[in-house]
Amino acid sequence: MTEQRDTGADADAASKAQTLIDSLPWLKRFHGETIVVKFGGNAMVSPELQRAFAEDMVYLRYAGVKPVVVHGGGPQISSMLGRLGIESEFRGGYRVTTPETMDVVRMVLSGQVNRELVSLINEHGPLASGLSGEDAGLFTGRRRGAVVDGEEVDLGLVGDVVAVDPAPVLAQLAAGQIPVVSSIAPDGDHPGQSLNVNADSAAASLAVALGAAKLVILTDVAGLYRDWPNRDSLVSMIDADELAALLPSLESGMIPKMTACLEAVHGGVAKAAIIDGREPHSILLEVFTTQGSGTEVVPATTKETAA
Ligand SMILES: Nc1ncnc2c1ncn2[C@@H]1O[C@H](COP(=O)(O)OP(=O)(O)O)[C@@H](O)[C@H]1O
Ligand SMILES: CC(=O)N[C@@H](CCC(=O)OP(=O)(O)O)C(=O)O
Repeated sequence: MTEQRDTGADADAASKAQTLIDSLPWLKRFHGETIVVKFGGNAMVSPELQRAFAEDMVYLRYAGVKPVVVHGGGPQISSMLGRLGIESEFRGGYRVTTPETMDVVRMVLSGQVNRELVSLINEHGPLASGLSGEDAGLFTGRRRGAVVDGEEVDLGLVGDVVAVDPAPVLAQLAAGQIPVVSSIAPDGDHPGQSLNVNADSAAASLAVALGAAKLVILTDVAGLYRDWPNRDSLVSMIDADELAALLPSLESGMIPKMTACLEAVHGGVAKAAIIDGREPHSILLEVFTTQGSGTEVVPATTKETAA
């Protein structure tokens, strides 16, 4: 590789050096730690954003962090269902999943989105390996419904992760790999049946099982708005108790996302953040700067002291 040095006058040199040195406390904080990153379908629709995301995962890995990717693919699933003439229906933020829809969910998440992310990361070296929650006992699922307007609704083949065996992910991390996980789980009650798990929820379960230092969820908004869609109501930090109280008033896609953040911090993950995946490299700012970005969820007792 031919290396080029910029030897010209650089008025920004001091500020570039300052930016690098400002990241030192965060490099120390997260060195050797696991960070679970959920890459959402709406934040991954552009090839440029996917490419920037792959760079960020490689950057984290070389910075000594252990990133674990859990990806969604809702828009990609809806697009494929549309091409096949199958309608998409969401209730309470979850996709109503018939057996026919489940086949498409599995094909798109494990066969398309997972492969694309793995190959983008591997453009930087042989770093990423794909996994599905169905592989090597990683996830066990159980069917769930949803409560919409006070009524329980049947979502079909939709599940929660009720058990995680982190061994296949830990093996990849021990080998210096970046695991890339799709959110499908075998149904523990019905062998041979697969369940469609919301990717935010799968990421939270995995973060808890891995004892991750942080869960970061990338999406297509700047973070959680207390009074959606009032753009002046962005929440920069919220504790678990406040979030639990706010949860019943939330709508659509934010319900699984904020439920996932709560599950993560209740399960011992010190911080969960919702950040804007439309901003290239927003995750580097979240991990390596004091200001962070988006909305941070912290355990109930730590809001006063959280950095
Ligand atoms: N209180 C809220 N704050 C932020 N976004 C909200 C809120 N309520 C609903 N939303 C919607 O949730 C969407 C994010 O959820 P979703 O589309 O499922 O994202 P992803 O594909 O990243 O998982 C936002 O684009 C926004 O339209
Ligand atoms: C049950 C359920 O809703 N599953 C999601 C799984 C994918 C996902 O969560 O994708 P995003 O993160 O892009 O929303 C779905 O079928 O769309």
